[in-house]
Amino acid sequence: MMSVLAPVRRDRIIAELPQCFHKEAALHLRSSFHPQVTGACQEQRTGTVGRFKISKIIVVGDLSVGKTCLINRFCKDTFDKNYKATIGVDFEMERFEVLGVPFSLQLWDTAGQERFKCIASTYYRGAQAIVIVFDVNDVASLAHTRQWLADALKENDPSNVILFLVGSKKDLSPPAQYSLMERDAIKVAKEMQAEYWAVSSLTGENVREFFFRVASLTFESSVLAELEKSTARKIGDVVRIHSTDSDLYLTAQRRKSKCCR
Ligand SMILES: Nc1nc2c(ncn2[C@@H]2O[C@H](COP(=O)(O)OP(=O)(O)OP(=O)(O)O)[C@@H](O)[C@H]2O)c(=O)[nH]1
Ligand SMILES: [Mg+2]
Repeated sequence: MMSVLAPVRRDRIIAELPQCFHKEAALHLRSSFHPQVTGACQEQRTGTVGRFKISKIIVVGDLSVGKTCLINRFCKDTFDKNYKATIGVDFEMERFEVLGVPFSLQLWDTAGQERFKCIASTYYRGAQAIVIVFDVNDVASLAHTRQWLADALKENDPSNVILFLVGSKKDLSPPAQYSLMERDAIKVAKEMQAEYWAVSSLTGENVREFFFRVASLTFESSVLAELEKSTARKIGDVVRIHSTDSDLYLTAQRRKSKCCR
């Protein structure tokens, strides 16, 4: 039985920032964790980020694109070739250790079927990251990702979430066909300011890399938010931690973006 106090599995320990999948659509291009985050972890100044805080990740997208299989491949290392629709929502807990700090993710697997959508959407609130999944063999599912994002953002503060656009079932896509589709997917990802990944839950390709990246970037942005909060407390005003061009393309920018508003 998993307990909050049991040691973290050895294959869930993250000591270095995992790299992005595609440089054109990445949340940032730094090769290591933000120096302020590394420093805070060394000095154990991560505030509420640690053993008791759980970060919520929601996974949305059309029916049958493979959301449940993606989560099951990572959390249970299983794959089911039979489709069983998710009814409402399910969730899995995953515990990591990032830069020596315990970090837990709650992965919310939501229903893509229209008739279950209104139940599922009541669980969208309070997400730290939104994962929007489409099937790389189905252009309509890519087109629908904008609507999924808009719905998820209605329940969340757009300046406080990080976004991932994930193409699934890569194993079914011949390379030439895949690269055509990838061009469009990258366009959509950039528009959303999401980080793009392509995975296969059948073969496992990129699945672990993807979730490690999600855990790492969610951790990084949570610690940065904590640091920002404590700086603001100290000097009685809100001071933003300076971002450079290579920083998370989050925060204020998204308020101005044209998509999903
Ligand atoms: N070949 C292949 N098939 C996949 C992959 N991922 C999922 N599938 C298949 O696609 C179907 C749907 O997968 P699910 O994970 O249940 O889809 P879902 O997005 O959770 O669907 P809803 O719960 O209805 O929203 C199943 O038959 C899976 O076996 C993959 O990476 N490769
Ligand atoms: Mg499902």
